[in-house]
Amino acid sequence: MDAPAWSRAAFEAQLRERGKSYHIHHPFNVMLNTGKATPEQIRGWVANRFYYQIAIPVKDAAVLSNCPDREVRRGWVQRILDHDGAGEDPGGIEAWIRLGVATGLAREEVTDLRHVLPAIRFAVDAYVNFARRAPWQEAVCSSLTELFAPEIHKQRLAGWPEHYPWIESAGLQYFRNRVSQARRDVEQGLALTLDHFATRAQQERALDILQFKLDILWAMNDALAQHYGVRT
Ligand SMILES: O=C(O)c1cc(C(=O)O)c2c(n1)C(=O)C(=O)c1cc(C(=O)O)[nH]c1-2
Repeated sequence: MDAPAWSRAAFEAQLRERGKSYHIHHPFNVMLNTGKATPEQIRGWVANRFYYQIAIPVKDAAVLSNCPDREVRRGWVQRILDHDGAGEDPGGIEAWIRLGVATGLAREEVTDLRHVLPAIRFAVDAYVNFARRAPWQEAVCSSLTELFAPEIHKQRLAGWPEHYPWIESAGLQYFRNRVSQARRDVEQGLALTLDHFATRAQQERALDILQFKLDILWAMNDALAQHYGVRT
């Protein structure tokens, strides 16, 4: 007989358990957040991560395009506004460009993608393509690495001003905004995932999807480490 489904709480605990392979533990990220990175390594990270930032709202538009549920779309659309901006709010992509400028990059150097490594493109494009092709509930599930994101943003906010005083504090606004935005995103994404993946086989599928996304973030850090090096 098939294994019984986990309870909601047990399923959530299994998802959270996967945080042990979050990129917060990658040597390149550990270097960044413990103050060992050179200005060049920080600029390289920011310029490459920009490719992820601009992909996120495209990914979220793919989720919307596959989702026939109006209530879900009403919640999900906020993610696009967060990154692209709306009205007076210039949005997260602009905040990321300002982070780049605060680290010493020229705006065009960030926006024209000249520093983006081939492996970063492949990894990020895999995420967008997954969201385009998968059922929308699976794409929602793949966003759940955000369960672990508030901690990594908080680490940067706690450490960077001391480690990298040459980066103007206003440049860190992206991280300040994301702490609460990620918590709200996760509330929605987690509730949808816990509702949808109900059988044990589906729950295991959800864990595989989360692992796929964790691997994308890990692979991005591998590419950065290979190109920019890791100082320990
Ligand atoms: O800086 C990070 O380490 C990090 C990680 C992640 C993530 O876990 O996917 C996101 C973000 N930041 C982020 O800023 C963000 O807006 C975001 C959206 C998503 C997503 O999958 O929809 N992940 C992330």
